[in-house]
Order: sequence, then structure tokens, then C-alpha cells
Amino acid sequence: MPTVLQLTDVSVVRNGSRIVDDVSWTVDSDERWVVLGPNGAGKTTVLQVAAAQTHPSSGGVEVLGEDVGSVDLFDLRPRIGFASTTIARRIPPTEKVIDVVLTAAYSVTGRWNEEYENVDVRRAQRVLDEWKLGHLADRTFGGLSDGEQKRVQIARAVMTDPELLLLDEPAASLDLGAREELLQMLGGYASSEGAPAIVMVTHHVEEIPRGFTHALLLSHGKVQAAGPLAEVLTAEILGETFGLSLTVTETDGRFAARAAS
Ligand SMILES: Nc1ncnc2c1ncn2[C@@H]1O[C@H](COP(=O)(O)OP(=O)(O)OP(=O)(O)O)[C@@H](O)[C@H]1O
Repeated sequence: MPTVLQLTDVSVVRNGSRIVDDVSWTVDSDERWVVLGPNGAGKTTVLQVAAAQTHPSSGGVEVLGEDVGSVDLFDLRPRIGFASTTIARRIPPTEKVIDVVLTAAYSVTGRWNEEYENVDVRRAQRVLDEWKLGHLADRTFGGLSDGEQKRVQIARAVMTDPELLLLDEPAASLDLGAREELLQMLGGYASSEGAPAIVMVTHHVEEIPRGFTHALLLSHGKVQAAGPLAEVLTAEILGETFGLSLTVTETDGRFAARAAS
């Protein structure tokens, strides 16, 4: 399978701190990764490097076969779907839901006077339908529930039919029902034919959708472990990563962790 993301000895230094420390990591096109680790571990920074939004202080980054240091980022970025709260904050609350998704085709947030092709409008509507948002197309983004807003962000990220989909904490702040609905949809999407490679950052093993295949565990900017879920999500490795003694269970493709008694 072709490699879609390759980080080689990547470090990111901010204000003298090495917040990502010598990370090497490879994602192939048929893999769906979850990135786990405690607060401040460097998960979001690694995702921003993968999204070609942040340049590393040292090391090499190849995304979709392109060297991020030398490729034209305006050509590369539309091939990457990226959903994060930072992007969501840029969306005007008064923006219509259909436009939030549609503007992804033009790599902007906030519709101005652009003329959109009918084919893009039809695709945006189809993507909204796929994420069970079709009935909300004419509502404003700011008027949606948290769960609906999260799904709109993902719909926006997949609008350009990306070859790599990056999701930063898509289930954060959702209630149980909204979380489970989102995880079910993400799991279905991850397992569907033609799905792109996916990397999802989360704090909780309970938020790993079915259909995900691999995990990258980070702690203090360093890789603690990387590999297939069954090999990496053990009580020992997760416990080391989070710095406490844990019990980890897996039931029917879903994981759960709690402090060991
Ligand atoms: N511009 C910056 N200057 C200094 N420190 C920074 C900067 N940006 C991020 N950091 C620090 O780098 C560390 C890693 O941040 P990052 O957001 O990547 O971690 P994270 O694992 O996603 O954290 P969380 O789980 O809390 O969202 C944090 O300690 C953060 O405070």
C-alpha cells in the first residue's frame, strides 16, 4: 500500500521547548490511525505537521508523496481533509451549513461572492446527506448543537474527497448519544470502500471508532508506541503513556480503559 504520510526524526521547538521530540512515523493509505496521549503530549502539533500547517524545526515530512518543504502548499492542502476546533472557530456563526461545506472546495471559510459550480453544490448536498445533515443545509452553523457542528466540520473536511483525513478530537465535548452517533458514522466511513487514510487525535480509547487499525501513543513529545491497535493498546503501554496503572478491555472492536484497582 502506498505511504501517505512519513515523518522522519521530526522535532518541533517552541519558545525553547521541544514539544515534538524526534518523531518518526509512517501511515499507509489503507490504515486508520488514532493518536493518543495525555494533555500536552504534542498530539495536535503532530497533526498540524501532518496537515502541512506547521513546519518542523528539524526532520523530514512527506505527505501524499510530496516533500512538504519543497512542494507548493496550495496544491497539497486541498488533498488533505482537516477538521479541528481551530478551523471551526474561523467559521462565521451566521454561515449557512451548506456554505460551510461548499467553501472547503475553495479552501476558505466564510462565503463571500464566489460563484460556485453546480457540481460542487450537488457534492456538498450529497456529503451533508451522508453525514445525516441534509435537513440542516439552510440553518446557520452557530445555531447547531455541538454534535451537529462536529459532523459539519467532518463533512467540510471530506468535501474535497481528500486522500488523507485528519481529525483533531472530533468527539470532544459531545454527550454520550452524540458521541456514539458520531463514532458510528466515523466507523462506517472508515470501513467504506474508497475511504482515505485517517488520523484521529483523541484523549480516550473509548472514542476509537470500529474500523480503526493503528495507534500512535505520544508522551512528552516522544513516541511511546506505534502499531496495530491490538499490539499497542495494552494496559502496560497505555499505563506507561498516561503514567498510571490501567485496566484495558476490548469488546466487539471498542476499547475501554480505567484505573486498575
Ligand atoms: N507556540 C507555543 N509556544 C510554547 N509552547 C507551545 C506552543 N504551542 C504549543 N505549546 C506547548 O506544546 C505542548 C504540546 O501541545 P499540543 O497542543 O500539541 O499537545 P496536545 O497533546 O494536543 O495537548 P492536549 O491534549 O492538551 O490538546 C503543550 O505543552 C503546549 O503548551
